[in-house]
Amino acid sequence: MPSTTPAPGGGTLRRRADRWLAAGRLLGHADTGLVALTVALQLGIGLLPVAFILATSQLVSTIPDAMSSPGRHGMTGPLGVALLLAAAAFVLQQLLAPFQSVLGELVGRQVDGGCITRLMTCALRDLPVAQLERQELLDVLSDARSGFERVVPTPGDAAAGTLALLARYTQLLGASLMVTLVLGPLPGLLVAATAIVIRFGQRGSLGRFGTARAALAAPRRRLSYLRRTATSAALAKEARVLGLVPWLRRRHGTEARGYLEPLWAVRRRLLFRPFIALAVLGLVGGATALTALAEQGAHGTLSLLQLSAALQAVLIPMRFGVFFPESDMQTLYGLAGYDALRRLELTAAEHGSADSRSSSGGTAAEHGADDDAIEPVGPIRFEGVGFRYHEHGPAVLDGLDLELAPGTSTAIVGLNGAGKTTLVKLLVKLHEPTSGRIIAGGADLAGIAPRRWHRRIAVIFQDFTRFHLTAAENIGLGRPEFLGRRPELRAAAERAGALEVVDGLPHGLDTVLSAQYQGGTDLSGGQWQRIALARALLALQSGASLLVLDEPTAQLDVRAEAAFFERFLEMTQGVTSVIIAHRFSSVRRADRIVVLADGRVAEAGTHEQLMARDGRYAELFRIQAERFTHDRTGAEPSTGAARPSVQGAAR
Ligand SMILES: Nc1ncnc2c1ncn2[C@@H]1O[C@H](COP(=O)(O)OP(=O)(O)OP(=O)(O)O)[C@@H](O)[C@H]1O
Repeated sequence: MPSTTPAPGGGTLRRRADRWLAAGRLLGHADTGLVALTVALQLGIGLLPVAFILATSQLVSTIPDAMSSPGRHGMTGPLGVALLLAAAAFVLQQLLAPFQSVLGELVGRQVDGGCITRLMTCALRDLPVAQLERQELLDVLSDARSGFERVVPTPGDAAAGTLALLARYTQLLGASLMVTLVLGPLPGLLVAATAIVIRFGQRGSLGRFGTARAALAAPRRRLSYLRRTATSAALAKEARVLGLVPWLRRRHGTEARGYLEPLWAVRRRLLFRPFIALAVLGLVGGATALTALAEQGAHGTLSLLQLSAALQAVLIPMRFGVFFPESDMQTLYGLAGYDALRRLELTAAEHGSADSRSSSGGTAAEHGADDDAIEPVGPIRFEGVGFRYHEHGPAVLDGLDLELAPGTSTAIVGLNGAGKTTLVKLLVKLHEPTSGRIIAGGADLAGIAPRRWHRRIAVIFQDFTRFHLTAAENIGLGRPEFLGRRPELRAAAERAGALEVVDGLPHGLDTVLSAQYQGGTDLSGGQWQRIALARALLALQSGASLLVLDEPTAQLDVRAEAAFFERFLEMTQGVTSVIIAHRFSSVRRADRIVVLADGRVAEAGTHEQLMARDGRYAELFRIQAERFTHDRTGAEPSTGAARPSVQGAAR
């Protein structure tokens, strides 16, 4: 995918202009008054060294006069005035310097805040899930995310660093003017050109280095994954038991070499040799200007003031050969995060849903504004639905026909990999069918805006999010509008069988569900599942009418699972529900059981009908039942005990 924002510090004029434009766009996230103040400050900081040179040169030029007639030149004379001006310029520079970094930081934080909001909106709303499953885009997302972690410079730092360049260029302009006034336009032009060529050359190399670094996103992501995993508490248990440390150390070495060796090679090629050439160029330009100065000085055509001013002024452009600490790293690496953000936003705009386009147009009614009444889902029909994750990948669903009648419960069963979760992803509109269509309430689901559809659904995914937030928030996020309504939260917890869990927590609903925080506590897998169920039930309480549960009981023990389904069927009366389950016995009371195989519905009916049919369902059901009986007599029944036997039997 082509990069939208140029790699930071690109070598050509266009790329350079684009970089300034990108910084300008970023500054749109900061307060206008603050940006104006920062610009004024940078201009001031740029002009003060020039004023200092002029004042010190004036000072130097009055010295011979003062020495020839001592006593005549008090502090009120030209010497005193020059000294005062030089001191004022110097002190002002010192006073303003801290404000440069403070204002820069403020601008940077505001810019980053705006960009992070954009990144969240893009990643969590606008980008289709299918795009987020592409390796290339995951790299970009990882770059965008780490671009804001403030470990490396952020886009905000890049914007502030660009403003800081104003001070440098103001200085250069002042110095070149001074050389022009003293030595003439040619030397003035020469020092300005030398400074700009050195600067462009150096930034060009840095920019190409930035591009080369960006191209190493995949090995960088592997390395940072390994570092994160190898230092995370989550791995601590398994790493000890399995003795993983030596392997991790070797693997880390391999991954680090895979990333760093090409990076170092690029660094040597792009940074070392060009820097030597540019340093020589700077030396030649400076030496030429100094020679012109010496010649004119020798001919006696320059006053002491001119000589002093020009001498100091020549040195300023020569400093353009050094790294600018206040802007170079910031603009080099900071814009990489912005580049990644722009790529994500463009992908979202290209492949995105009506929701993402709603940010640029469309009415609230079209997109289902959050305060609209939530419509019932109505009957849902899968008509010849086919789906592939990748264009040339296998068909996971292939001509699937299925009807979900309003107010009924449907259990989806099938072997691992049969496509149950995929069916759910299509139903909740995280993916679009590759062929066929899904009709909901008489309308094609493809034409319904995702946000409008999602508000009608309560869902628990297999890998639901365990937020490191309070129990109240973990439940309340099922419907963010209900976050503060504790009676509703408790009611949802009660219906999900999670009230006991909540009341057993040290601070009840206010306990953070993570031991990584003070006063926080971890929950077991089964307890987490109840909290997630409460989250889904809260959505039901507030108007959703389709409940989708992907393996809601995988981590509950057999007794808890049986109790869960008893309660579940009672509380979801009148609700259209879809449950994926591995233990067949637990869903036998569902209104309809659907067996998925070979990408389509192999059998469907009530438990009794399917048993009477004596087909695949009956076979798998009996195997599980036998295994369960065996477990009960031979040992304690274990969670998911039935699953391996089903797979074993079927393969
Ligand atoms: N994001 C993805 N990209 C590519 N293939 C995928 C993706 N997700 C699932 N698949 C493939 O699609 C097939 C169906 O997967 P799915 O998760 O829908 O099955 P399932 O019936 O829910 O399985 P399980 O019982 O193990 O949860 C599998 O072959 C799986 O490898």
